Amino acid sequence: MALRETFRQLRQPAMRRGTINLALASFVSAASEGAGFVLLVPLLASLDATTGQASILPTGLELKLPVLLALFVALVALRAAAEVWRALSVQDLSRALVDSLRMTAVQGMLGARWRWLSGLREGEAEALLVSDINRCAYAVEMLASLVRLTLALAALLAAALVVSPPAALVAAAGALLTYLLFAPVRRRARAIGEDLSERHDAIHANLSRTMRGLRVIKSFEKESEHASLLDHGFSSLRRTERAYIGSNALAQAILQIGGAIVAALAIWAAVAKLSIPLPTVLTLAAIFVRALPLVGQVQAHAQGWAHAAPAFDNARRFIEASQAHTDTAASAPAPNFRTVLSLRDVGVRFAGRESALEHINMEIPANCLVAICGPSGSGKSTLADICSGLTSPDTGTVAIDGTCLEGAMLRSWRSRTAYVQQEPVIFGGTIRDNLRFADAKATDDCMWAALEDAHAGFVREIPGGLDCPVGATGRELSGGEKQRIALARALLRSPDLIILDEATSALDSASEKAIAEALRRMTKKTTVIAIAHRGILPELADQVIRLERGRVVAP
Ligand SMILES: Nc1ncnc2c1ncn2[C@@H]1O[C@H](COP(=O)(O)OP(=O)(O)OP(=O)(O)O)[C@@H](O)[C@H]1O
Repeated sequence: MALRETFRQLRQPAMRRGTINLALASFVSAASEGAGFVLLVPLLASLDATTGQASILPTGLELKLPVLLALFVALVALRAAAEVWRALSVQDLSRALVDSLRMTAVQGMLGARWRWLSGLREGEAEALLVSDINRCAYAVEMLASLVRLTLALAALLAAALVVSPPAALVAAAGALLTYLLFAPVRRRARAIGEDLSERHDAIHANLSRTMRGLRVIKSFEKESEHASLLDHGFSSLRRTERAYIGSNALAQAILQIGGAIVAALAIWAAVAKLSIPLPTVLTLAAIFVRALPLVGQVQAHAQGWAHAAPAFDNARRFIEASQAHTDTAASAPAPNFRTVLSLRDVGVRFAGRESALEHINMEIPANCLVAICGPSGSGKSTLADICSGLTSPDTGTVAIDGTCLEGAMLRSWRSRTAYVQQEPVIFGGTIRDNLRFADAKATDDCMWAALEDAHAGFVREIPGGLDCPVGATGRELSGGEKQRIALARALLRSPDLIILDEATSALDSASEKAIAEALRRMTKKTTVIAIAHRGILPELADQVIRLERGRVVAP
């Protein structure tokens, strides 16, 4: 599977040139090495003309020692140049393949439907995009080396066939037997490779969970428990890697011994049974000495490939799954939201779970402030996702002013809504960059107006104002400051519908009240759905919807 997938990737137009370069360089390198060995027989024979060795060169092509030596040097130089070309081609090809795979996975992920994205396991995408795809590069390097080594062995075998066919056949049979005997070791390496993928996934998930929970871990004084949890993951990874290295080293050791026995038998047969002249025997010995480590390397690289190849299957599975859940690409105009957003018998059920929403019937009048309340897990966020067009219901319909929202319309409706979540996302860059995320052409005046409405006047006081770097690369903002900037960003979009998912939970009551009043005023231009357990927003709301176990109940 992985081999087919790799070749499919390498056949892509962007990769074709690199693949051809690599194949040519490997061929030139192997052929020049084989030809160099063939030249050894006349070279050795010309050093000792008394051997009576028959020339292996075509009749009439008797070459003098200086010419033979010059040819020999030229072949070595050609091989060295081909090796440089090959090394660069492998690097170019593996990088190109990794970049292309990673971009396909990223595009698949960004283009996927929210329902699929929200069901991804913690750290799953990061593990794939970082470690698995890097392992794909390693797999390609292993495969390229396997091709080179196999070609080199084939060239040596061809040279041995030219020099002495019977001895070459004995050696080839020995090499084939060795390869077949090692099939179980290759299978084991593959199994260890699959295991390694799972361990990498688990470590990524644990790391990202730990990073997000650092504050809780510290305040609960659970540092050492978390350190041992991570250490457990690292040590099990270490054990798996050790098992892999161990099986590799063992295979190498056995191969070295087996190869030496095969070579000794072939030379013994050449001398004792076939009475082959000395220059030929010496050339055969040189070929075997060169071939012996190559056989070991073929085995090691085949194991390396088997160990890394499962990453290709992981990448393919992820890409196929994301593409199977592609969001609608087209965008058909959604109706204008002038009167009412209505939900009729809406139901949502996540795979393997109880219904998140059931038989939801409700109407959200335009230019109103609507609060959605309910206990945790009652379906509030799912309902917000349905209203914002982020996901579509499994049953029932969502309509704007009587027109059902479906298919390509969902996308354009989504672009007319703004969503502010409880844990706001602040991107790297400046505050201005974060605000322009909503509207690339927003003027400073518009940004300040949105910041004022979001009660984020504090931006005027911080050094640099709108140009203050924030997020991962700049000033660390408090939870409440982030919420206010995220709210200003949503307001800048001038949406038809704003959804606040506990978006004021980190604010003090004075700020929350000011924002609630600003939102109330904004209902002249827009509609606001606020998910809020308590606080001023439900008090100021025109309508309160209460959910329990995925159903609307009396407030
Ligand atoms: N992507 C998902 N995959 C599987 N189940 C999900 C997914 N998203 C939500 N659920 C489940 O659907 C139910 C409703 O979840 P939802 O997040 O809508 O509740 P909520 O009322 O917003 O909860 P909270 O107040 O805790 O945020 C829960 O049982 C939740 O576990």
